[in-house]
Amino acid sequence: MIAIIGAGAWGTALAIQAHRAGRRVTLWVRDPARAAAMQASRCNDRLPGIALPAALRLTADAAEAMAGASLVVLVVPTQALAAVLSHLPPTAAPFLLAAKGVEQSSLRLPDEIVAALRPGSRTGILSGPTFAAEVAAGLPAAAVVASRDAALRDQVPALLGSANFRLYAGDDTVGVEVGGAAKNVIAIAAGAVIGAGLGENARAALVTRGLAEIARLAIALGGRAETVAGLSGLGDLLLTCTGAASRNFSFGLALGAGQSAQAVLSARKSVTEGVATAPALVARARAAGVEMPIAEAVARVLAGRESLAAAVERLMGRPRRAE
Ligand SMILES: NC(=O)C1=CN([C@@H]2O[C@H](COP(=O)(O)OP(=O)(O)OC[C@H]3O[C@@H](n4cnc5c(N)ncnc54)[C@H](O)[C@@H]3O)[C@@H](O)[C@H]2O)C=CC1
Ligand SMILES: O=C(CO)COP(=O)(O)O
Repeated sequence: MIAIIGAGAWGTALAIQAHRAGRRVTLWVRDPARAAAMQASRCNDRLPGIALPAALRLTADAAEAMAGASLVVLVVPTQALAAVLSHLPPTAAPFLLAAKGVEQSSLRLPDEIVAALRPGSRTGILSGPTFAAEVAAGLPAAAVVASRDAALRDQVPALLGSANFRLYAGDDTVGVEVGGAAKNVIAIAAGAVIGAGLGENARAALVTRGLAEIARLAIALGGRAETVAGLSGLGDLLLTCTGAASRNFSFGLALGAGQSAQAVLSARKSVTEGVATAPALVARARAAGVEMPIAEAVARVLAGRESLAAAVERLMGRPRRAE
């Protein structure tokens, strides 16, 4: 049995995918009223038009969700992960982490949060270019499962993969997590560039230089460049910087078109991870001695310390150097 902790768009899509892969699945819904509404309608309003399989169990009781689980998938936003984890019952099951971000209060990546709160637990990361709605609908997608635990990184693809959902195994957890966290920040910048009418050339340059700064941080933290060139890095960066369904890209698009961050966020129910992650990513990079000019520009603009026009001017005016 697989327990999915977090019934947002991605948690629900992963629950549907795990069911498709032949697993028994229980989905934990934080809010009991929401659990009851989902039970009654057998759908989640974050995945319009997608029916929940009849065999998918829903509960607002985390202990019930995790009883007998052989894998616990954590799919709450990064900023909520520590709080959620601290309320989960003890378990011998491994954790699979699906959040993409950096915790603001501690600058930790999701795997580091779990290591601090549940020392000794077996963990893996699931990441890649995977819009929830497409995975829920059964469209083809590929992602990576990274773990330092060789048995776990072989087991998870067998548990969650199916003909439409191809999972690769990897051991570079740092490279995978840095890619997943940082691509959301770069996607905000890409959206802003398009929203402000700066053109496709500008976006292509930004995505490419964004990839370079992601690689610098991944390597500084012990990850590998080839991981950043893979599904969880370049793959997800491409999707998030070009796909209209991306919340980070569409948030940037609205900023570029002149809306305030506050106005866009307050009209949203679902998480835009890059907003909270941007300053944390920049602080983590600084602590590692790594320059991330695009992420820094996003953090400054979001904090109201720089206009978008000034950020673009600053990026274009940086000292030239070899690519
Ligand atoms: N939606 C997508 O296409 C994908 C999302 N992800 C990642 O998965 C994570 C979750 O994203 P979504 O499910 O799309 O977000 P969402 O906004 O649709 O849902 C978030 C879920 O977390 C719960 N939650 C929110 N704040 C909470 C808190 N303070 N305490 C406890 N629970 C809380 C919500 O009730 C909801 O169930 C994010 O890190 C995201 O980057 C990864 C791959 C694809
Ligand atoms: O991580 C994602 C796709 O891989 C989802 O991106 P957004 O959070 O920007 O919608």
